Amino acid sequence: MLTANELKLAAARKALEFVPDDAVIGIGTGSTVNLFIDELAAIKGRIKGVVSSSEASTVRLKAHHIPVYDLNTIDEMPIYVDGADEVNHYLHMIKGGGGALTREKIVAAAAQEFICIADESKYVDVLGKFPLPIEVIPMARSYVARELVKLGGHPEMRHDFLTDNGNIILDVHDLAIAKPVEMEERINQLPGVVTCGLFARRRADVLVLARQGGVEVLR
Ligand SMILES: O=C[C@H](O)[C@H](O)[C@H](O)COP(=O)(O)O
Repeated sequence: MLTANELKLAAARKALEFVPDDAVIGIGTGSTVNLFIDELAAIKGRIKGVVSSSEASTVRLKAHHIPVYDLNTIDEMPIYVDGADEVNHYLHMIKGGGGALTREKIVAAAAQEFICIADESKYVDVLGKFPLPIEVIPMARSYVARELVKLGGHPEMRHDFLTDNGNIILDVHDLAIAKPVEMEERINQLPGVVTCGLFARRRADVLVLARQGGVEVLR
């Protein structure tokens, strides 16, 4: 029986097969991505460098002497590799457990292909058991929280936490996310919301899913 960490590592290793030569690739944030960064270090001579989605990933990339580029200097990014907190069968995701959702969404949007790496515990029928993270401008906290209650959720402020952009996170419990694209658009329209952790409009293109029986590649 493989541990969760061993499954994450298996997904990270498999994802190396998607890394093109001589390219700048996008990199997400989190424990699965950390393993991917460590694996990437072994083949860093093959790539030009990386656009990072968080200060935490940047620190790890720099520790491996992998060149980190500013997104504004990059015209083309063939792939973006990131984990997820939940991913459904349509490859819609909940992300932001580590609070990096906004920069992740920006870097993912600039990439041609989103490669999601995950262990089987993340693969769900319906999104929403994992509380949905929402990045909010601090002065809008109460207003946005009241609107989220109207949508049927129970928002909870993430204590002692600010995002890399200096904003707060509301984690929304008990949201029934039957229609992820509509829910993403609805929440993102609320004034004060920077973005929500639903990645449905820009879903994953490929899911590298590590299961006890082996690693599957789903599209
Ligand atoms: O903000 C964090 C990111 O969205 C992560 O991709 C997500 O939380 C998954 O992280 P992990 O690989 O640690 O489960």
